[in-house]
Amino acid sequence: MSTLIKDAKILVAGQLTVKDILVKDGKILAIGHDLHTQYGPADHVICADQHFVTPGLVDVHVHLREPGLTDKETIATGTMAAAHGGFTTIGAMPNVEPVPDTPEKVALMVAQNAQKAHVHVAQYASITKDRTSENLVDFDGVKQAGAFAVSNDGSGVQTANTMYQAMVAAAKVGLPLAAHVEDAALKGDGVMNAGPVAERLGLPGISNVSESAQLARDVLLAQASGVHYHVCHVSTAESVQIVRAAKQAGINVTCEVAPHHLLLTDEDITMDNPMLKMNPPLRSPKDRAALIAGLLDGTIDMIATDHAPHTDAQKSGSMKTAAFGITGLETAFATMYTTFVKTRLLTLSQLIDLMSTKPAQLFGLHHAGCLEVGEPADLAIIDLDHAYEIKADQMLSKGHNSPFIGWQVYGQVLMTLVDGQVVYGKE
Ligand SMILES: NC(=O)N[C@@H](CC(=O)O)C(=O)O
Ligand SMILES: [Zn+2]
Ligand SMILES: [Zn+2]
Repeated sequence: MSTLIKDAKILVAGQLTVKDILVKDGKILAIGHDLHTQYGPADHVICADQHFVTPGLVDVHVHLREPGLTDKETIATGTMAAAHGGFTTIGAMPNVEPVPDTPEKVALMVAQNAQKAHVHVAQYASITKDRTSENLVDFDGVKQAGAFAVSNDGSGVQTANTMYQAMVAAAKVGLPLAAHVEDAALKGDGVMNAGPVAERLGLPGISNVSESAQLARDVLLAQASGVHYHVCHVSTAESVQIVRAAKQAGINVTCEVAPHHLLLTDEDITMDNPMLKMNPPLRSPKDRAALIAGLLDGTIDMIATDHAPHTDAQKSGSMKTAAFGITGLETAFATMYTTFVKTRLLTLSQLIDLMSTKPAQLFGLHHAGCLEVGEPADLAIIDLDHAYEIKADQMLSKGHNSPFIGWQVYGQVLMTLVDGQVVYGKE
């Protein structure tokens, strides 16, 4: 089976050029012009109409909610949402029920992902049994069972000794350790960023140090252990500064930032609104500026959505009781493209590096994040020219908990292919 994607605008050495892409048996066979003269006619033709064709986007931070929490999302709906957002590879976080904390449970999830997912899913195992702060998981075993990294996302590892032992063990088997850094006691019962806005609204605050103090601890432990230490969803100016200093010191640290922390601040919270509740919370404009600076100087390695779907009931009422988290897969590219590339803060090539190439490379997701001859035909066709409105009824995720509903943006995904098969196509 062969498919010709005609008139695809692709990035070649940072420049957009129009070429044809020939796909055969799921892989890219050739990129160029007049490919039929050499390869004959293709079985199918997709006309890209000079729209942008990107290597499939890669998101290392997604909550699929299956098993156990399928009222929020399933492998099927979460990966359809991924395809709708132009993502062809995602990392699935382990805060599900049961937690993948044994080789057997990881193997089961890997098998379920392969059976039900519409895009490639890389599976996280947890760091500790049941994501508590003690009893390490068998890292060698979960790696053999197919885990690509370990994380306790949703909670911080509260004890330094457990974190240090985990890092030593993860380093030994070559698994990246992705940390949700949060001191539970410092966070307390906070629901939004601590500061003047929280005070005005009478809502309990979450201080910057609840994130950065544990991060500072972890960087020293990472240095001592030699692990590949990855920081999830950095949100504060202090975190950016700690990661910057760690990199300068040669410590093997990478980090991600979520689109919402680059696009919004606590000043966007004008009333008690659960749609703007997530962990870590929207921070101050000063923190946002530091995140953008970190993105531009390379301190921040990648963008990851932290797609966290919840039911409508779980996201209604007061921020005091609603669940933490917002969806992100279906809005990430367009919101980032509109706010950062249209305004020339980032080039398109830099955005694709941050949303595809670098996460794939840094997490060893081979064959993801590239559009090259011989590699799988994982790609998305994206309209960069026409504005559209983000609408709840167009989301394929079960979760509709997005603060970006109603935004006018550019960068609509028209079609997504995984292994040469169309997994999403706009009507
Ligand atoms: N980010 C969130 O606010 N929530 C995430 C957990 C997490 O990423 O820490 C969730 O699983 O809902
Ligand atoms: Zn987290
Ligand atoms: Zn998360």
